[in-house]
Amino acid sequence: MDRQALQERYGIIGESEAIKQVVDKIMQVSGTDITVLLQGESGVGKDITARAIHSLSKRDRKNIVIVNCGAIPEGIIESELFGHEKGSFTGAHEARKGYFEKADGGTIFLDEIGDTPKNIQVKLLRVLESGEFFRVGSSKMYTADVRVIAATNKDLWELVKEGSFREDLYYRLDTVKIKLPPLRDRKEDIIPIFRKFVTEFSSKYDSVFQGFSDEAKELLISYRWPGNVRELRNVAEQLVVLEKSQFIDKDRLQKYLKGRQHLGSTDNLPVLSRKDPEDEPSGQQSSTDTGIIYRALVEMRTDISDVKKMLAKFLYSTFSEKEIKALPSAVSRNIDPNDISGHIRDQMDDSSLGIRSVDTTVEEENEEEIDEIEQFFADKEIPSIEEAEKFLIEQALKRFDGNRRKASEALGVSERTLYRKLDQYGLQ
Ligand SMILES: Nc1ncnc2c1ncn2[C@@H]1O[C@H](COP(=O)(O)OP(=O)(O)OP(=O)(O)O)[C@@H](O)[C@H]1O
Repeated sequence: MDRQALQERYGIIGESEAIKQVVDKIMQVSGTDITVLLQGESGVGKDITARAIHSLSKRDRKNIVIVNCGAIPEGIIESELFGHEKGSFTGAHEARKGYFEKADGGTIFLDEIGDTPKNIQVKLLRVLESGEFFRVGSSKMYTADVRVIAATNKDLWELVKEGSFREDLYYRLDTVKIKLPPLRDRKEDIIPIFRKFVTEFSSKYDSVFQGFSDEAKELLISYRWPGNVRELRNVAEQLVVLEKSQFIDKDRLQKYLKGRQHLGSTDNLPVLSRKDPEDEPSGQQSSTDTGIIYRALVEMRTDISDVKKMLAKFLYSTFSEKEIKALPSAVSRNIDPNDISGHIRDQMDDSSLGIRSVDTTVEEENEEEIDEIEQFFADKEIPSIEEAEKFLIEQALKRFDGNRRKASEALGVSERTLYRKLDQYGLQ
């Protein structure tokens, strides 16, 4: 199969030198079992590249199992990847295969590998080297014949230097690297990809795209596309649906690009401002509208959760916990943000809190802990008691460098209970 045929078959659009190199590499590696590391920002096409490698390989009659290592809570990632035996932890009513076993004979795609906890990295290294692993709660060794494709949007070497990624695993993954540059660095791909999406969505939504002006085209090319191809796809979909039968000029296009949007502005709330009541009977929303509202809500929820995390991080790095508790009163009195810290301390000096001096330093370690705890609860709205328990035990052990006596004291359980729990959750 030549390059063009491959691109057509897997829907990989692009004429840039970068895309040509990516496609050539796909062709070189797909016939082998070599481990491949895909590197690139979110939305550049790592997922479709992994699928193309799998489909072109002799493993394509078996599964490609896609695992987002960054999205699985730390407490269950081991059992998700390697499976568990019946009774290995509370709630493990049945033995279960992990992703490696499910991918036996096929491919496993480990997305966001840089977010894998360190204790799991060593286990990944073993599977990569020998295909061997243990289910949680079992001393029996399992093997799986799996081809590994990993992906990261981070610089793994930086993570190695920071100490959060194992150097040996880095070298093991670094055999064949496929770099997918951001869209802004391969501008010649923008218009062909945009045209493909517009054609697809026009047929999906039974709409006719009326074309765009030269200025709009220039804007598409000069825009930075922080969300890369995924963002381009979303913009194309919105234009097809919301600007139905409209010629797209620069102003129309600009409304859909990030950077122009501000909280409080309503001109980018697509459905409410644009809906033509004639289109749908009795004011019902069409499935297209519902999709758009849904996406807008999801984006808003993500934004809000990002803001919350940033705020929590800022508060914990700026104020002590006691100060944070006193914050609402400062806010309700409309205190100038620059004076908040002073105001809180004044308040605490002369008031009910009865605290004279407050240590505002927060150790980096604490910050990391806060991050992890926030992440844990952000990943799962409500974790199960077992997951939360396992997570807290891991945190305590980390904090006291594996000293079980200190960890058990901090957790308020006997050392014996802690040992039992460690056994139960398969923790080392
Ligand atoms: N070169 C391309 N041609 C056509 N479509 C593409 C191209 N690159 C990416 N896409 C499409 O863009 C979207 C995002 O791509 P993909 O999911 O592969 O990105 P990713 O790098 O895996 O993102 P993430 O890191 O967030 O998982 C998908 O709909 C994909 O089909």
